[in-house]
Amino acid sequence: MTGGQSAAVWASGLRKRYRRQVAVADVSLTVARGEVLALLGPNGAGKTTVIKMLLGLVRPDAGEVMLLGRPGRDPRARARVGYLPELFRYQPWLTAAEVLALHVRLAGLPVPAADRHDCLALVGLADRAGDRVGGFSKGMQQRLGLAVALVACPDLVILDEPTSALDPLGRADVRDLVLTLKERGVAVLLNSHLIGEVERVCDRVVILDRGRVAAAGTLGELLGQSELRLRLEDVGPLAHDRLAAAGQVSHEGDRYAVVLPAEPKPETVPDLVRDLVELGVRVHAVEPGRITLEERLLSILRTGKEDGDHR
Ligand SMILES: Nc1ncnc2c1ncn2[C@@H]1O[C@H](COP(=O)(O)OP(=O)(O)OP(=O)(O)O)[C@@H](O)[C@H]1O
Repeated sequence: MTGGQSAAVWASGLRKRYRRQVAVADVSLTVARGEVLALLGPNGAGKTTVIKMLLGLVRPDAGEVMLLGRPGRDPRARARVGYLPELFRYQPWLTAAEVLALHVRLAGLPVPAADRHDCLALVGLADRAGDRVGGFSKGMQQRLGLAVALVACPDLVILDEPTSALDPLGRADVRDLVLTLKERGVAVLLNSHLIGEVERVCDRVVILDRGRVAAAGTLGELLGQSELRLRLEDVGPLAHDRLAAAGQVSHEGDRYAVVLPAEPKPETVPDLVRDLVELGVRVHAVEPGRITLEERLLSILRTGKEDGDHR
């Protein structure tokens, strides 16, 4: 077995058609153990269908899935996977604690009551454990869904739009939660339209468009070079040379931009600022700028559209 196939997720050549509608034309992807991978793409790109095929909830027309080094349909693999579906609904007559207990029982997993309570606390529902889910707001139900996905300490968590119902604080909580999972070595596959949040937590991105992988890579690979924006006064020839030594320089009046390599060394910017000050430059502002993931996503999707729709 290759290293790829023992990854958290290894999927090759996935296809799915609904009558005349091709939902997924050809998708291969890998999520390494402990990696956070984001699935991005416009509405209808096939993200949820890919996720459902990974989980065996939709039968692919073609393709192969391995989860945690086992065939995707192997119950031993599925037992180690946590899933938050895009459309979640829990039994309104049960309390939050009962919903968790039910899922643990259905999965046949021995999770003690104290651990289940810790899990509710992790998603901010500790004080609502005894309340009926029917009285929960949508955001609280989504938090409960996260608890259901996490309760059995999975090695892989698949979250389909985990913050769609959450307020800004809730979104920040989920961001922290994903980072906590990553620290614990849990692999996370995240489908979200909230690109700013994706950018903060993910290691790698796969962009789907019309059922195919339009681009994939680390943020560094996808976003390329970074840019340093400065507002400077009294820039003499020596200072200009110093800026040019850091990267390609352009300026308009007192506003300068220096194109830095994709992953600049940590000392690059402080050293530059120190040298500029020593050369008599007055430094008013220094801000790192970089093309955002959103800008990159839009440019990839627009280029794809220009290439024509061949379906
Ligand atoms: N059960 C189904 N029956 C028929 N068509 C379907 C079904 N599920 C998905 N599709 C179609 O497959 C395509 C991909 O849908 P999918 O839900 O995977 O997209 P998505 O990228 O998750 O979209 P969104 O961001 O809007 O959630 C769409 O054209 C959709 O209409």
